[in-house]
Amino acid sequence: MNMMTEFKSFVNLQSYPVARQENLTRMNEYVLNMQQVNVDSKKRKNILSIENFAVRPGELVAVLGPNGAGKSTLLRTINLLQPYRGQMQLFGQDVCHTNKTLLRRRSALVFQETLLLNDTVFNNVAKVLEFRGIPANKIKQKVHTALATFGCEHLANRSARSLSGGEAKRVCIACGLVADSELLLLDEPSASLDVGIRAEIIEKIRQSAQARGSAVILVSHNFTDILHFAERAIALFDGCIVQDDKLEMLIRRPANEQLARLVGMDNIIPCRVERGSRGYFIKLANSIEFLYPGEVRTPITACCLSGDAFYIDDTTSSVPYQPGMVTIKGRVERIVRGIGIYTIWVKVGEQTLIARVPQSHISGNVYQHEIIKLAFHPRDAHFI
Ligand SMILES: Nc1ncnc2c1ncn2[C@@H]1O[C@H](COP(=O)(O)OP(=O)(O)OP(=O)(O)O)[C@@H](O)[C@H]1O
Repeated sequence: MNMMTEFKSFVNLQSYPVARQENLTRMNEYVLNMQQVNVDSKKRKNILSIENFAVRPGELVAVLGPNGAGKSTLLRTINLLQPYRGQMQLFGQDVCHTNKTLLRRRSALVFQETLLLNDTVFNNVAKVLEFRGIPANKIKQKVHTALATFGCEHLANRSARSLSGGEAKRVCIACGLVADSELLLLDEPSASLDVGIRAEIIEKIRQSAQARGSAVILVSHNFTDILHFAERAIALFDGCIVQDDKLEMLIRRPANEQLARLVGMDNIIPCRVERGSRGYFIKLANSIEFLYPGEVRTPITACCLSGDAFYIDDTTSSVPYQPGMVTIKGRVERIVRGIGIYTIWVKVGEQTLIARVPQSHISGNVYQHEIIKLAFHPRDAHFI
């Protein structure tokens, strides 16, 4: 694709006037509905293999996955830039039987790479609106508002080619959001932005989308972005959705070990399970055993424990002992005293466990090389 073709894809456009919104998405309809969608390349089958993925108007959905999982391919497919097999409806209409240009004009894709024309920053953003047939007298105001929102109004008269990576990225985000699209597809929007400004830009995207009722699908490797942005997340591995749930569930109850690592699960402890008369008996690799009163899907290979599942078990602890708690003895390897939270690395047998304990739960002090007891409740364990 040459630069202009990519730019046109970017803003989803052609020089059409804005269509009457006869097909306005009703509140309970999906803006996107994919069923059995597959993408192949010449060399590889099933780069993408989506059984079912639907997004409602105004939903903020994050896409997580390792490099090469198919995240960008998913966004390109939704933006109708990628040939696919299967069924897809956009804004309640079957893509196969609808004018694709009209459908694509209702969404916007901000690419991972910064794609700008060799023109001024103002003209780059204005073109998005011109291509959509927005009246000229409204364009100036809208462009300035979009540039100001993303902190780049002072760049309006600069050549897009002269921008730094971070400045260009912010202009691309302004281009993506200027047209008030019903569906925003954002591929790594915070990449190349200063750490200090990332959260602010992500929050502005969220606020803009919510003010307009736009649905957003956000791809990001930055987990902080995702935490601040989305309520729902999907995890993509090898082109397949392995989990589609509330973000908190992906973090607390990841579907597999790779995802547990991706979401930063503190402790992934190899384990095996044996069924006894009173329930499931969990045997962790470091010879800790406990009874799990609930259902455990077998086979399982690991027990996930978030660092905040642990308590420090000592007589002076402000956290009362609860029946059924499991206690583990270990030696403190390292402590990081953060703001309000202590992160403590505790060596237990061959395993090092990470506990994140509120400072207020520690009445005395915890020292390196000290033997301490960690306690957790089995209900906070997750098995994969
Ligand atoms: N046109 C193509 N031809 C062949 N392989 C492709 C093509 N496009 C993508 N792929 C392959 O498909 C897989 C998914 O690529 P994609 O860019 O969607 O991954 P991603 O999850 O966005 O990765 P990243 O996190 O690294 O950006 C990769 O293995 C990639 O090499």
